[in-house]
Amino acid sequence: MSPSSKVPLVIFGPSGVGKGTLLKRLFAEFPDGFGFSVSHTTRAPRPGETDGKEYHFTTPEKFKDLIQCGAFIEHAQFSGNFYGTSFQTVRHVAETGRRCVLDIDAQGVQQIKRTDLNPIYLFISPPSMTVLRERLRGRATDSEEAIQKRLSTALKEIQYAREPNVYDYVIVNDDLEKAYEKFRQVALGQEVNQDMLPPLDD
Ligand SMILES: Nc1ncnc2c1ncn2[C@@H]1O[C@H](COP(=O)(O)OP(=O)(O)OP(=O)(O)O)[C@@H](O)[C@H]1O
Repeated sequence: MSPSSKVPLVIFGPSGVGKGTLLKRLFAEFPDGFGFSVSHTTRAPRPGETDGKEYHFTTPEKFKDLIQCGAFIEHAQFSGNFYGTSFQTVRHVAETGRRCVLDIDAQGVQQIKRTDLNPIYLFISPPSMTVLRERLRGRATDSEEAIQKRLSTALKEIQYAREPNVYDYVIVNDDLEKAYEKFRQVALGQEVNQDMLPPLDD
């Protein structure tokens, strides 16, 4: 990995687009190359999730205390739950010599842009809204009501990505193998033929 690729990497994109899937593969392939910035959340753990691994699961009261202390680089409310990235988790990853990867939403991206973190921003786009809906339903982790909430938030994420100078790279997660190959190149700081943002008006 080139030294410049140690700059933190922020990945963002609508819920269900496949960020978790791509990250899981990257960490499996390079267990010592990358470190995930484990966010805090007030949402309930999904089956198979472990505290401190996917998230630091916390209560709304504790989360508010952490906001008060200025512990977060960014934090946001999403689908009725709080999510946040603490300065401490990013520092912790940097100390291990790994490239820090942050998986956050558009509100978080806006907040990070106001700090001196200066990461690389990578937007993961669905090929179409129809595919995004299918993936959210196919994952079967949410109620229909929660899926509708995620979809309306997804539209806001996509609108934000369309604003000028928001991302450095965009990858369309259509074919997983192809998307992963590009994702891997961006993560390793290599040259990549990046995708065009699809119309996403369906
Ligand atoms: N390229 C792909 N083709 C088909 N299915 C995919 C692809 N990428 C991911 N999926 C599937 O889409 C669903 C959503 O993916 P995933 O949970 O990784 O999304 P996410 O962006 O991490 O969502 P969230 O932000 O809500 O955690 C999963 O069931 C996953 O297996």
